[in-house]
Amino acid sequence: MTQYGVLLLVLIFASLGLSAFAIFISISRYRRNHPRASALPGSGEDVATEAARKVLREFEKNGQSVDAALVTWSPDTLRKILADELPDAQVIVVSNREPYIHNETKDGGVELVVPASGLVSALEPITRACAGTWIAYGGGSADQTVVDRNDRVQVPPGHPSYTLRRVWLSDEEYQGYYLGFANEGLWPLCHIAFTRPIFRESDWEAYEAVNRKFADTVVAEARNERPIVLVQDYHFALLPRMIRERLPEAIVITFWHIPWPNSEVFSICPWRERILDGLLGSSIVGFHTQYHANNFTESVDRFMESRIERADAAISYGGQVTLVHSYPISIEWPVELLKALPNIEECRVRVRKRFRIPAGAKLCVGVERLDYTKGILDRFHALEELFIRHPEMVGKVVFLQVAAPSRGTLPAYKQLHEECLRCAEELNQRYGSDSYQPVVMVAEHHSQAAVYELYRAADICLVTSLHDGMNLVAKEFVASRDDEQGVLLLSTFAGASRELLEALIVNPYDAAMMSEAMLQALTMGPDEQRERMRRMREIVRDNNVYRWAGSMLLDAARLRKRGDLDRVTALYERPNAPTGDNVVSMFERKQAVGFR
Ligand SMILES: O=P(O)(O)OC[C@H]1O[C@H](O[C@H]2O[C@H](CO)[C@@H](O)[C@H](O)[C@H]2O)[C@H](O)[C@@H](O)[C@@H]1O
Ligand SMILES: O=c1ccn([C@@H]2O[C@H](COP(=O)(O)OP(=O)(O)O)[C@@H](O)[C@H]2O)c(=O)[nH]1
Repeated sequence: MTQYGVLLLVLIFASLGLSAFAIFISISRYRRNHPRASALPGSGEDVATEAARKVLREFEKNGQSVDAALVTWSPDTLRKILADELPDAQVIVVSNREPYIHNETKDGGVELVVPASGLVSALEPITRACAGTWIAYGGGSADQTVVDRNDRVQVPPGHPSYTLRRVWLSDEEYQGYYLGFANEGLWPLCHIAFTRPIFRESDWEAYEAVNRKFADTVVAEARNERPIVLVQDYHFALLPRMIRERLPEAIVITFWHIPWPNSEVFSICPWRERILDGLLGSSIVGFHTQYHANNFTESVDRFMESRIERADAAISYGGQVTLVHSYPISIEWPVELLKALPNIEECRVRVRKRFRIPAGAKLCVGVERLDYTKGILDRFHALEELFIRHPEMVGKVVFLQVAAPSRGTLPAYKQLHEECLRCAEELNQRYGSDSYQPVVMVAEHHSQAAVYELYRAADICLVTSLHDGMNLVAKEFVASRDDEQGVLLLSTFAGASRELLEALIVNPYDAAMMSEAMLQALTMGPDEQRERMRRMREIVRDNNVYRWAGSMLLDAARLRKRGDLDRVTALYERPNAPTGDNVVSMFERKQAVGFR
């Protein structure tokens, strides 16, 4: 072979090698950017039902790629899953908090308030997409005046797309069930934020009575024997069992929005077995993280006579199977909301003017309910630590804390409010001047548009919960930043930290660490901000709230079909079945119940 021949061979091999390397890099990058492109949401490949594949094929038919379908879970995806996999099923959502509150105004009119609640932010678009019925406590001062004679009102106002069915509670019921058992007992128990849980017999009785009242309402609203009931949160641990007893064919999907503690902590609750028994009336019990799902399973294992199939994430108890899974909740990608807001620069100018932020000072924001689990005081301590360790930062940062009033009649919340005001005042006295206030505390409810304007004006968003199921503020901040700028400081104890890995992850109990993270955020260059923000935006956009709900519905459809199949099989295989019946093949039986 000539010299040129050898050279040619070397060149061919080199280019083949380079191509292989390039393909390898592209695949790795694709996998990194599309972590679940090959699997369906929820419980991984095992829920890759034919149903889901069909939904995806439909997207392909419409000219969209499978990849686009996976990242574009939308209202249409939900409607399709319902139509194809759970036909004729009525969706009923049950929560304590209602999505729209009607209040009387001073001049005798009625104003509409969307409450500060991650549960509402997440469930509202889902109920709209499913055209369902939402049953909730009617706590607004004008709530009774706008309902029809069946206590129903069509919402959202102006674009009615679902029914809000209000349930009325007496002051005693509200005090015992909501303020007492739910918020003085279960809330601190599950969050382990070092506020002692209080368990009173009278609160438990009210809790049970109110759960029964909601069960009556679910039964009254159900159009047939087989609704899909989406039970929300720790206010209704007994409700799934109560529904199961009266509507045995219902699909009951219970979502626990807050953490579930380990079994030792859970054992503090005097009614622990009743709570577990109640929840195990569900077809599915969902949590934000696998860790909380595992804690729940361990609690069942310790306190209940049950069989646990860990590989299938299934618990058999009292002749019924309950799936226990993690389904990380999310938000609707805010396309419409952002269209209605000014651009980033204008938001910055408006917010800085409104709160008199001096030029040259960076703006940190915190947005939440005034709740002791959110770590608001810990933020103040971290700011002070920053000023002590880096005195040159005094004058260069303002911290704006929006804290919507919440559960304000409870002593723990009143005390927190006073402490926050005192702490903010002390910091302002110590480090402020006539032209500079390092802390601005606004203890008022803000609308979603106002909240998003703040996110868009911020240089840094602080989410420093001591413990939080998910925390949607973190996801909303990321979604609001179409300029790909801004830094998120995120507590490792918020469920969101499992997904938003490019945030600066902090331990809110460690003031020194938090102050250094604040410094890092305050001095981070635009390129690094963009790189981190871009990745977090992909995650939130791809794992939107329709994916959360769609995953649960697909799992529910699978369960229903399996249940139906068991029933059909039992029918065919009963000992005295007519000759010939039991030769019907499994294939035909599956077809009969809709398995494809
Ligand atoms: O209804 P409130 O008593 O005023 O409280 C508001 C909501 O707080 C809790 O939200 C939780 O759900 C969010 C969405 O899943 C999650 O991101 C957050 O971590 C949780 O704290 C509560 O669980 C809801 O029931 C309340 O409506
Ligand atoms: O004044 C406020 C403060 C908060 N929020 C909203 O309340 C929700 C809080 O949800 P998150 O999951 O962070 O916590 P939760 O309050 O549910 O525990 C988010 O959608 C915020 O945008 C609001 O609408 N107005």
